[in-house]
Amino acid sequence: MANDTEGKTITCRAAIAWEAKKPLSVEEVEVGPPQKDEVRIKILYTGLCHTDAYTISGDDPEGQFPSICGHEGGGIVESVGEGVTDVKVGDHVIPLYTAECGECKFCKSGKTNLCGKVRTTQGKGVMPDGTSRFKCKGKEIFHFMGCSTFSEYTVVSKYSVVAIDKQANLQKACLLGCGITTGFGAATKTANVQKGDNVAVFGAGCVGLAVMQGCQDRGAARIIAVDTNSGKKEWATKFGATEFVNPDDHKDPGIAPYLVEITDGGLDHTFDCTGNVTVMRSALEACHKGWGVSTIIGVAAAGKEISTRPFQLVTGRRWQGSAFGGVKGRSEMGGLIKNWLSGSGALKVDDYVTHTVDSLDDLNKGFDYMKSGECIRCVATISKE
Ligand SMILES: NC(=O)C1=CN([C@@H]2O[C@H](COP(=O)(O)OP(=O)(O)OC[C@H]3O[C@@H](n4cnc5c(N)ncnc54)[C@H](OP(=O)(O)O)[C@@H]3O)[C@@H](O)[C@H]2O)C=CC1
Ligand SMILES: N[C@@H](CCC(=O)N[C@@H](CSC=O)C(=O)NCC(=O)O)C(=O)O
Ligand SMILES: [Zn+2]
Ligand SMILES: [Zn+2]
Repeated sequence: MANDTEGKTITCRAAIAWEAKKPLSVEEVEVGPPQKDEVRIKILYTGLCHTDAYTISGDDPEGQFPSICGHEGGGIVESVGEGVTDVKVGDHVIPLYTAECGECKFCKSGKTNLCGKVRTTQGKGVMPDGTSRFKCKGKEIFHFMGCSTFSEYTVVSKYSVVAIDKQANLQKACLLGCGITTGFGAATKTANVQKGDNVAVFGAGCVGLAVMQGCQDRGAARIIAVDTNSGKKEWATKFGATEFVNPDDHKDPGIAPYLVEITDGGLDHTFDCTGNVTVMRSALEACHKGWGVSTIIGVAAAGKEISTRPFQLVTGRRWQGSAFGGVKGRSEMGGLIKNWLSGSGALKVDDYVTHTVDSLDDLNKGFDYMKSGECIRCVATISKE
């Protein structure tokens, strides 16, 4: 059924990042109606991801200000523009920062989940027609990662949203919009971990834990969690790690040689889930000679570069990266939701939520939780259904 707001500008609340390094500020914003091929969503919940913090900190070369951040959301379709057929008013949806158009060179390649349709404008903080749907105090506000979930209402491209089963609790399901899908997919799709593989996961936050869950699902033999925060040992064990190593306990000769020694020559797969380029090097060098593959997931700050001796690659170790776990959001999210809801699958989405905040006004508190070292994911309530 149509909403009486259809076709009209909605005035609502959103948390705006006016400039880098400043706390978010909750303001009244105007959200324009969805244009052709666009969808307007009432956001109910959003997870807080380190990538939001990274952009707000000013470290993201693509960061635009003022903008409405947030990209790990769950909500309900309020209205759709002309040409939208895959989602309808009332559908429960997850916005997707990795779009899927199904028609572009990338989508048709069968080699990647990256889609070329809206990525250029997305990186500039605008909709595919080059304009913004957000205004505050008469000023245009930029979109973020094609999602902008720190707002009661947002507008996204029809290629950047997927409808999900209404049985899925949106307060948890929102985490499939980034962290969980990214880690689980990196293990099961990008790296395609096989039964009996030995793996090491550097960083046991939400992303790393989801990698461990994916590796466990695949029947990996040893799953070694590597984290400087020993408080993560219990979490890692719960999510499938068979061992926990604190790299600070192995400074001499270093974490990579230590892992090579205890695994008879190195790991079949390693994953960087820290965003730290020194860790990325250790993860590569902990791989087994001849075949070990290291997957970079962490996002490093502007200006940071990775390095290793080329000999590490010459002798058969491989470096690769993974965005959104290699998952095609519109065609593959349904499978992840089924895995979770079946109860018998490997995905345990509920277990990642350690902290909640009850309103947009508390998003800054949510970021404090995130940085406390005790938080796996904080989910914020953005509006009531
Ligand atoms: N490629 C993609 O598609 C995506 C990438 N990301 C990126 O993935 C990364 C991980 O995200 P998330 O899990 O949410 O982050 P978290 O900060 O929750 O997890 C990182 C973990 O690594 C630990 N850590 C920090 N430094 C080191 C170190 N030197 N060696 C080992 N462990 C260390 C942290 O400890 P402590 O508790 O002390 O901080 C923490 O436990 C981020 O960079 C994020 O931006 C996120 C989503 C998607
Ligand atoms: N804008 C940054 C890079 C940020 C980045 O790497 N984003 C990840 C997702 S992180 C989610 O929390 C990603 O999927 N990248 C692929 C993409 O197309 O953006 C920079 O410019 O460094
Ligand atoms: Zn994210
Ligand atoms: Zn595409």
